Amino acid sequence: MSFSVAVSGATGYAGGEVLRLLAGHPEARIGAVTAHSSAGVRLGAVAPHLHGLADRIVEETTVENLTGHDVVVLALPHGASGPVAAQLPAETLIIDAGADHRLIDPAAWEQFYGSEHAGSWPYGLPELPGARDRLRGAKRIAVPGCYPTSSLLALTPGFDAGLLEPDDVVIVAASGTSGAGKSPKPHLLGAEVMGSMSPYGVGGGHRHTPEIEQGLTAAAGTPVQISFTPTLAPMPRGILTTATARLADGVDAAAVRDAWDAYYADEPFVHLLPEGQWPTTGSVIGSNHAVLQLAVDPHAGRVVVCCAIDNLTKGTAGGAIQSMNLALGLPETLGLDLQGVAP
Ligand SMILES: NC(=O)C1=CN([C@@H]2O[C@H](COP(=O)(O)OP(=O)(O)OC[C@H]3O[C@@H](n4cnc5c(N)ncnc54)[C@H](OP(=O)(O)O)[C@@H]3O)[C@@H](O)[C@H]2O)C=CC1
Ligand SMILES: CC(=O)N[C@@H](CCC(=O)OP(=O)(O)O)C(=O)O
Repeated sequence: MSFSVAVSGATGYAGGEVLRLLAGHPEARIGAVTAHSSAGVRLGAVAPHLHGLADRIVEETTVENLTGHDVVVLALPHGASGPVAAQLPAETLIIDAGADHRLIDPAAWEQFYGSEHAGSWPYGLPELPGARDRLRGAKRIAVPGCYPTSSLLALTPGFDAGLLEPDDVVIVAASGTSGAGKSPKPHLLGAEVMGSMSPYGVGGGHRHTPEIEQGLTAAAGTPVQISFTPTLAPMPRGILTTATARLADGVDAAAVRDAWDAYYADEPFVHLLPEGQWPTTGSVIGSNHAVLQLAVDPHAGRVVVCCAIDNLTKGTAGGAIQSMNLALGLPETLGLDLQGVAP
């Protein structure tokens, strides 16, 4: 079953990673590659790692250029994908890597993004409870943010099993700088990030807070409140998330390990490591895998879960392809059978 895919935002970090994965997907034919300020340039000039696509000319992002494909992937800045998606044909599978269609609650969208809500689509994290049923055959998919991907993978098994208290959840995550996209910003200069780490969005202001709460609340069946702090780490890719939550009364370490073990037992891309081995971002770079480890801290009465992903792969493009496969009725792992890159 061969199908055509247009990628919009093709010159960005997320769009580039989508193209890298699509180039290795046995059934995908890459159609239009579109962007904005770099329209007219050779793709090889802005994404020199995409050798087979180097002579493609980047087109402007217009409805005309994106129409006529089976699948359109939008990897555009927040607020840009909603208007484009609204004009594409209903039968096209649209996969939005941006935030526009992730939040169900319009008030949360307006509070954190400050614009009009574009509506919500099925959420492209197949490992969440019931998600595969919503993604199979879907025509619209909202790809999660990279921090929500790692945070939800870390804590969902515990909330799904009713083992965690919903009102005392703390998440701190370190991200590589590609998470911020490729447009130049002073705090992303080499001189600022090399050899230095910094927090940002501290105090509940990061726009991924409502997205993480939305996913955990659905898993718990009761409102979950989190405190989320992102930090910027001196590496190009990768996220290491540390999530902690208070255990419900009577929950012991064995019950916790059993719940996470059982939840991920059949997952092709999510791995609870053997006890004593802790996740590293280095082990998942370039792959769609997520690795987890946990410990129960009896002194604090909490579980501590660490999760490592590649923000551009499982955190964006890999998750997008995994969801696309489900939507198209293909094997979920098709084109994603990639090992990490080491060292
Ligand atoms: N980076 C990451 O780790 C993750 C990113 N995402 C999401 O993916 C999306 C893209 O992010 P990222 O790749 O990092 O960003 P980049 O800044 O690296 O890339 C943005 C892309 O969008 C294009 N673009 C910018 N403005 C417009 C416009 N008005 N119309 C059409 N195209 C436009 C740019 O083209 P040009 O350069 O030609 O102007 C470029 O191709 C965002 O919504 C982001 O939230 C999601 C999860 C993780
Ligand atoms: C390091 C860094 O700046 N990261 C980005 C998150 C990137 C991402 O996954 O989120 P969206 O898809 O929601 O943009 C940030 O904190 O805004």
